[in-house]
Amino acid sequence: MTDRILLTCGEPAGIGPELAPLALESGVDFVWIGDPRHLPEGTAYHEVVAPSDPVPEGRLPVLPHDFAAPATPGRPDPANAPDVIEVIARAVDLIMRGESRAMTTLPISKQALKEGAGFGFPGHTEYLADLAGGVPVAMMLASTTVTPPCRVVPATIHIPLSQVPDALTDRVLEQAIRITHAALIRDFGIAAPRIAVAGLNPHAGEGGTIGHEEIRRFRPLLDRLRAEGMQIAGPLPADTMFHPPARSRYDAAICAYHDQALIPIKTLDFAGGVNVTLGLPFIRTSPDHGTAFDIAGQGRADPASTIAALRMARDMAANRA
Ligand SMILES: NC(=O)c1ccc[n+]([C@@H]2O[C@H](COP(=O)([O-])OP(=O)(O)OC[C@H]3O[C@@H](n4cnc5c(N)ncnc54)[C@H](O)[C@@H]3O)[C@@H](O)[C@H]2O)c1
Ligand SMILES: N[C@H](C(=O)O)[C@H](O)COP(=O)(O)O
Repeated sequence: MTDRILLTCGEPAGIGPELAPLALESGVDFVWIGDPRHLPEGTAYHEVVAPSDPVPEGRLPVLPHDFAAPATPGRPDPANAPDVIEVIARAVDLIMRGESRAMTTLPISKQALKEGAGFGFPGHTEYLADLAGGVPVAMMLASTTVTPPCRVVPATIHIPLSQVPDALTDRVLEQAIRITHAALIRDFGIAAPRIAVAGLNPHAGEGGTIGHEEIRRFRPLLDRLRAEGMQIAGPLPADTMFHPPARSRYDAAICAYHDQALIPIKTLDFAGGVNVTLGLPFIRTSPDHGTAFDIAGQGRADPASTIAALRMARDMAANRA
């Protein structure tokens, strides 16, 4: 077992390869799993055989993973898609075999994996849940540089907006709330979590005049959870949940769909935002951004979110240990 965090390489045509050496400034002990050929020219790295092997100071620890092809920044090669997926599975396998406690994933291109390897999952979140045995999970985006903090959990993730009302069942909403509540206690050290739940409709349905989901579905569920003793506010109008005074009244916001959650967090803290998968039997964080193909290979990628993700994984692992 090592405290070293496993950093998966993600899409090699994205900004992942250039973020890896920059992430050394995090001060976190991590090992990058990827093909050294994809690293920026001149990267000082040291190959290891096992995650815990010693590495000379100042060098990027690399657990080599052979990829089918070199990488051209901005242009994902379908031949590399299976290897991108395999690196993620390899990291989980190393953790499940007790060689490490936590992983941080550099961005993948969902489209490239679907087209290149028939990847059957919407993203890391669902794939990691499957690798962990099909456990129920939730995707949290957590700020690290704003006060009060902004932590958001979309109850539905990578589905078309037209499917959200039907997908937002009692079970889905209750699962998101319960997983978040448990994680706030376990991994964020909040003894009595306060949760705010956004309504689906504008003005949270305006008393039923702009939709009925809040009255017919949200309120009975939230009343039941409140009766259990959970501190839950809502369903609330989403547009007044994210200014500072509103954020001071809760520890995490459960939102109805992807952009209702991710627009505020990426607006408030794009550089410091961290994606955390809640509910896994191990720790997984990732930066809050994607592959940034438009700037890949140009030396313009900001490592801040990756650094925040590595530090959060380290701190969560230490907390759990
Ligand atoms: N966790 C993940 O693996 C993850 C997260 C989000 C998106 N994606 C994937 O990434 C691909 C591109 O997605 P997108 O374009 O919607 O989002 P993106 O985050 O890749 O890029 C959005 C904009 O933000 C900029 N940007 C992103 N990260 C940056 C950084 N570190 N420094 C400086 N600028 C940065 C990009 O240049 C671009 O202009 C898609 O295939 C998507 O599925 C993956
Ligand atoms: N929805 C996240 C975002 O926009 O940042 C990201 O795509 C999550 O994807 P993963 O499930 O691959 O972490």
